[in-house]
Amino acid sequence: MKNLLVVEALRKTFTMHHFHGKDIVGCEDIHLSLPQGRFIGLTGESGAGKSTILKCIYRTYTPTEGTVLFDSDQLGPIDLAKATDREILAIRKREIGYVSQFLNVMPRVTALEVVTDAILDMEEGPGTAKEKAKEMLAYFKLPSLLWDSFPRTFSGGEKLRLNLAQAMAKRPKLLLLDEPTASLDDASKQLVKEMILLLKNSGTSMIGIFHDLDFMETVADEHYHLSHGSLKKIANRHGYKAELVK
Ligand SMILES: Nc1ncnc2c1ncn2[C@@H]1O[C@H](COP(=O)(O)OP(=O)(O)OP(=O)(O)O)[C@@H](O)[C@H]1O
Repeated sequence: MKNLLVVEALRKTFTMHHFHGKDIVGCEDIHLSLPQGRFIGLTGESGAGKSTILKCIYRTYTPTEGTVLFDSDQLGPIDLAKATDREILAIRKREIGYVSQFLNVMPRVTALEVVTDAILDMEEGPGTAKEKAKEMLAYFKLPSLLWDSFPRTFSGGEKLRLNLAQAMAKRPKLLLLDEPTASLDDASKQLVKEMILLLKNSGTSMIGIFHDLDFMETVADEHYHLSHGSLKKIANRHGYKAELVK
């Protein structure tokens, strides 16, 4: 099966300028490959570097070392670690989605506009985009009273549901999910699960960080565990086996 994403020898360090230039290691020696249409579940102790890996792939963080090879429709095979900001923006707009509990939207843009704009990036017409955005917000049960409000004051669960609606409405090639069920009730978790499976069936590849292992097992094809600086592939759909991925 063709790989959509191959991460090799990824390392991210943060220099603490206010602390005598000391370096903090976010993640190091990370190797993983994601075949097209597959879902990798990522677990590990707090602070092990899970979010840092996703942020390096999305290029919120610029990797310190290593390669992040992505098979882009627009730009061909490209190393996201070294891509220009312009290339990253083009890829984020059309091909890679990112979901977390934290919202990163422009001030004074309503929830409905956030999702509509995301769909417009995929070059849908304005009328269709707005209708699709409403469908997604309704799907994730964001109360319609909030659709014309500014998301800054939303609760954690509301922000997460808006992020899910925004990222999933685009049906990206690659979706990065940082705790996509944190602070959601069981009914909302079920909606997230069904949408993940729907996107997976239509070809979206995903990497998701989970603390809820039961949920993860219902959606992930492979399970990687990050511990003491190494990433281990510990399970797949056809049975558990331990394998050091290096
Ligand atoms: N922007 C940053 N500046 C400095 N240090 C950072 C930054 N981002 C992450 N780190 C550090 O990198 C390490 C890995 O953090 P990361 O958030 O990736 O862990 P995690 O496995 O996702 O943890 P959790 O499960 O608690 O969310 C931590 O020691 C963290 O303090």
